[in-house]
Amino acid sequence: MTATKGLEGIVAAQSSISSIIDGVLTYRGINIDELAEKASFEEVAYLLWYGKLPNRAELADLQQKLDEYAVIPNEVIEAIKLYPKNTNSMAALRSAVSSLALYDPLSGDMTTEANQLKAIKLQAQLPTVVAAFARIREGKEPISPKKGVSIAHNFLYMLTGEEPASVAEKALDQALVLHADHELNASTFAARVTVATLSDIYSGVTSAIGALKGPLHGGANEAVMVMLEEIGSKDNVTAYIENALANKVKIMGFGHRVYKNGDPRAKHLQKMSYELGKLTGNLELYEMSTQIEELVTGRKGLKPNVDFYSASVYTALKIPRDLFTPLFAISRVSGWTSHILEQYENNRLIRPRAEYVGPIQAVYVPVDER
Ligand SMILES: CC(=O)SCCNC(=O)CCNC(=O)[C@H](O)C(C)(C)COP(=O)(O)OP(=O)(O)OC[C@H]1O[C@@H](n2cnc3c(N)ncnc32)[C@H](O)[C@@H]1OP(=O)(O)O
Ligand SMILES: O=C([O-])CC(=O)C(=O)O
Repeated sequence: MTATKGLEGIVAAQSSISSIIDGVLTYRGINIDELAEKASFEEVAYLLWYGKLPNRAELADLQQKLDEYAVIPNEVIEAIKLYPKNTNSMAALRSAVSSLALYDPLSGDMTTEANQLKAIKLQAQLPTVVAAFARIREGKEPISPKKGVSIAHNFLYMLTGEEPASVAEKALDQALVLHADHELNASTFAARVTVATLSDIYSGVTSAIGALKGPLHGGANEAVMVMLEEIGSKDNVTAYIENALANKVKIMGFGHRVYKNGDPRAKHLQKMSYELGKLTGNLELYEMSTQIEELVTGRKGLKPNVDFYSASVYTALKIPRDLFTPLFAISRVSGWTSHILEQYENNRLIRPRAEYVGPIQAVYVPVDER
């Protein structure tokens, strides 16, 4: 038995949710480029869960459920108030999502109907949790979700207490569409491994949040912003990047396990970054980003991934840096829950083998003789 480090190239599941074929990403067979331009995030979530685009009545029904479920239990709000004020935002999200299960009477119900409802519930509740956490740590009261508005609108509203400009809502909605699913990425795999033991959907999503948190995965969007802040201005880009490359420091937001010729989502985020920069009259971050791209691609042949331009997009939307990865989770929970439902439908325990490279025939030495 020989291990493949990082399971590169190993096909570990069959799935009909999203595909990456010859560098083209689809959700349920529909090209991401088309969805990014035309679909709302709610339509995309429906598409991922049910395998088809919703008609008007189905979309209205989903909206009604999202409205109903977006309110989180008061006990969870009170628990968030007890978190240390400087808690890592993804650690807070992981804990809060885990605790949502405690107050869901359906949490242990493993019927398909209950799991489908819990998927919608988690989708509805994550934005409320993230916005509540962000306000509570600033000593503010959380804002209750609105009814009849998009998830993008609701999140920005619950975060700031103000109605978002339609351009901000639209940009965030598109970013949510672009982050919704991505085949067997690390967090989705973690979710599938967890529920393949027939554990519950909350456990699967909690595992996924833990996996997304890391800077090699979802945590890279925040790390990109840290880098942009460290660089500070366009004048410093070349020296910073050349120094990082010379010292074999990874440039966050570049490279990908699957895409070697570029991530198809990055161009949409780049365009958004430019448009928002122009609108706000501040193109500095966008221009720094394109300069970094030119250098990293030129020197290393590495292309930006989904996390690279999302950093300048979210900053233009005035979202605090440490909410970038929770925002990724707000979108990706649609994909995680779709994969969890798919795993339950045709389950088998996921249990690979390890290539043993430790000592052989070692002997036990009693404690006093060591
Ligand atoms: C939503 C997402 O999860 S998208 C990914 C987000 N993560 C990041 O942006 C973090 C930065 N990128 C990386 O760390 C990697 O490219 C990953 C984790 C995304 C993919 O990792 P892997 O497929 O294991 O690629 P691996 O790390 O082996 O890289 C291959 C080579 O390219 C180099 N490389 C890969 N990414 C980068 C990078 N961002 N900066 C500099 N060099 C890089 C590696 O050092 C390695 O070089 P070597 O062969 O000389 O040792
Ligand atoms: O697929 C991956 O490995 C990471 C990624 O781009 C994502 O999860 O969106």
